[in-house]
Formats: sequence, structure tokens, C-alpha cells
Amino acid sequence: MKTLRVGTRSSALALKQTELVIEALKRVDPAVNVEVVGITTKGDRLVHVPLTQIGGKGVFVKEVEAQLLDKTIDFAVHSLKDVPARLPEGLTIVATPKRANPFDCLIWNDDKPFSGTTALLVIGTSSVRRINQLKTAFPNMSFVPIRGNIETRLRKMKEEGLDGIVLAAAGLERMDYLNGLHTLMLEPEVCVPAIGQGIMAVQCREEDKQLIELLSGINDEAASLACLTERSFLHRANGNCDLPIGGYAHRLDDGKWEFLAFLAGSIDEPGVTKRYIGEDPLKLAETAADELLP
Ligand SMILES: NCc1[nH]cc(CCC(=O)O)c1CC(=O)O
Repeated sequence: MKTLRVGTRSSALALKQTELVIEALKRVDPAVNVEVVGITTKGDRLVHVPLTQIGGKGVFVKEVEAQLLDKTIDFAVHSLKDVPARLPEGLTIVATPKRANPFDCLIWNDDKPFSGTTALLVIGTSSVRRINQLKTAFPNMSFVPIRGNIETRLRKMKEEGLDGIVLAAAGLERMDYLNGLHTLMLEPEVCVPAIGQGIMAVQCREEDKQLIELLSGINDEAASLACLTERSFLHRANGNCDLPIGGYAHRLDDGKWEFLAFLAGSIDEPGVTKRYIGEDPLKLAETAADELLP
């Protein structure tokens, strides 16, 4: 079998996620050979510029998608939450393996002594979704922007003497950092996660039917339904990271689906969180869009 080239961001998390995808592929077909191509994206190069000024979340995936379209790579691994609502023509998300912890996680700076439950806290996050929801839940928090990969943000938290930062639990879990940190897991009722958070997206060209057959072998049905549900809400909102928006779909123990949707008009306007429960997850997203979107 020919060697397949997989492209991904060159961050430690993206490379780790790509290893997980390759391991899963080898379980499906031990004969597969994969070569990893690490790609430094605009989002990684311009770490000092707010994402909204360099084209929103798409900055982590555009250059990887360009290599797919140029056929310099055969498939790509992304964090689904970084993938814009609309995919370039000719590309498809062919598989979403089992979802990791989808929630946000508050990481406390252990260097700072505990100063009481009402003390003012300075929290590092640039996400309008996180800021909007945390302001409501914790009125004693103020927020400062922070960017860079996980390692950079953990370092900046200490260097800048912040009280804490907010990160996706999935990244910390996959990098095996979670055990060494003093954390507070944020329940989705407190902070609805980003659309697609904790899901890996495996992407390739629509025309590569044989490859699609191989890659779809590592798809997880629940992750894929959550992906479709959350992204249909994002699509209806025409969402990017300018708007505080969140969505979390998951199957309940009784087989029904729950969809939590969050939307705010701007960073300062109080947002609305609504819960939908039913048999068909895609219908829940449609109802949420009808009710919450202007
Ligand atoms: N925006 C960067 C990004 N993209 C995906 C993850 C974490 C992994 C995931 O959510 O799947 C992160 C870091 C973070 O938000 O903490």
C-alpha cells in the first residue's frame, strides 16, 4: 500500500491527535503506512494578534486545507472546533473518532495563595464565548486576553501572575496534563462548550473514494451525530469566533438526545442558554436555531 501523507498543525496537541488517528487506522488496517506533515498555520505564526483580526478560527485550518486541495497531503486531522462552518468545495469531513471530554476547564495558578471566595480574580482567556458565560456565573472574575498553544498559555499564566486560565479539557487530557493541574471542570450548564469541542475531524478530498472507505472505518457514530447537530446550529448562525456561541449535543442514557445551545448578541450582552431534548438531534438544532437566532 502506498504511504499516505497526513497534514496537521504543528502544535504538540495537533501532532498528538494525529498519532491517535494513525493508531486507530492501524487497528482497522495494520498495513497502512502514514507520514505526518506538520504545517505551521497563520494562527500559530501570528500569536500576538487577536484571532478576530486575522480571519477568525479558520486560521488554524486554511493552510492545511490548501495542501489537501493541492494534493501535497492525502488527508488532514483538525480539532473540529477550529473548522469553520463552511468547508472548501471538494473537501469533506470523513470521520470523527470518539469524542474526548467536551467541557471547558478552569486552571488555577497554584503560585497564588487562596484569597477568599469573593476576591477579584483575573482570568486569562480570549474567547468571547467563555468570557460571556463566566461573567454571569462568577461576577468576581475579570478577563485578560491570552493566546498561544496550551504550553504557552500555562507558562503565561505563571509569568503574568494570573489567577487562572480557561482551556478545553480535551486538549489537557490528550496531552496528559490534567492530573498535574489544580482545576475546576465547568459543567455545560455553567459554560456551554464551543461547537465541536473535544472532537477530532478527519478531512480528505471528496473524490478519493478508496481513502474515504478506509478513513470512515475510524468514525464514531455518536461523535458524528454530535458534529452534525452542533455544526448545523453553527451554520445557521453563520458562526465564527466573533459571536459568543456554543453548542453541545449528546446522547442521554435513555437513547434520547440533549442539545444545549448558547448565544449572545455581543460579548457584554447577557446570553441565552436553552436545553432541547428529543429523539432526533438534528431537529433539536433546527428548533434551537429558530428560537435563538435573530
Ligand atoms: N482554539 C484552540 C483549540 N482548538 C482545539 C483546542 C482543544 C481541543 C478541542 O477542543 O478539541 C484548543 C485549545 C483550547 O481551546 O483550549
